[in-house]
Amino acid sequence: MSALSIKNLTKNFGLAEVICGVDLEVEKGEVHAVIGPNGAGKSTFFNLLSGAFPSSGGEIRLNGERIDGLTPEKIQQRGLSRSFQVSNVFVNLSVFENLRCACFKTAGSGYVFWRPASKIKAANERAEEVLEMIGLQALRDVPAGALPYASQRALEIGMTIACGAEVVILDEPTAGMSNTETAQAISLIRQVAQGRTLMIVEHDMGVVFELADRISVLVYGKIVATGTPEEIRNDPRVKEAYLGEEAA
Ligand SMILES: Nc1ncnc2c1ncn2[C@@H]1O[C@H](COP(=O)(O)OP(=O)(O)OP(=O)(O)O)[C@@H](O)[C@H]1O
Repeated sequence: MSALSIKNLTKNFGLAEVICGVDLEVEKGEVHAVIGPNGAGKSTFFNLLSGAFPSSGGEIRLNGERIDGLTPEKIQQRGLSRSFQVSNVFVNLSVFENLRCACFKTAGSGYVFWRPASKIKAANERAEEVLEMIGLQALRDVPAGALPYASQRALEIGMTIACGAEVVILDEPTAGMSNTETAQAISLIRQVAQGRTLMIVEHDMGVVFELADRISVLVYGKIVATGTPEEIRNDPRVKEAYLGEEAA
């Protein structure tokens, strides 16, 4: 069974159809990148998957269960978690506190005042694990707002996986990074991909071709090709989409 199964998905903004009947099967355990020219609908597509936008038609299944129509919180509880292009951390909380907050979302515990001690212990332990994974132990007590940009993005990735999601969506995880920071982010994403299904939107083709098992190309709200990096590199429709963009 696919991790994500998307059938005839559409999204209209008024009269404009921005996602036009997308069909896609994302296999369990793969890193699946979505690429496409500016304005192709990539962010909108991810917003539909995470429930940030309601779809206009079609269906989205996570491990076989319909998730379209659910709230982002419910979708996260079902095991799909999404990071954001724009920073999504609590700037006044420390790195560790941010991770702990994200851990409390596990199993739908949400933000409540009273919690059983066992849940607090489990969240602390999970936050420690994630802190180590994202390599921010030395910055553990620093307010997230005071972190360097690349560390903030690493924290965001940490928060995305802290809740225990099996399917993780990353939106432009290396945007605005230097070459060294990008290399570190790639290595973190590889680690995050272990035992999970990952979808990424990324403009940096170097990152896409290095990380992705398969790539889908979205053009004007339609997937024009899905395949391995090699297949996509040689696909005439893809060349046309990008050459068309350059010529414009
Ligand atoms: N909330 C909205 N209301 C109306 N139109 C929208 C809205 N969000 C996106 N659009 C339109 O949908 C189209 C696709 O936008 P989207 O941001 O999904 O593309 P994208 O592929 O992510 O672009 P980029 O690569 O530049 O981030 C654009 O024409 C955009 O103007």
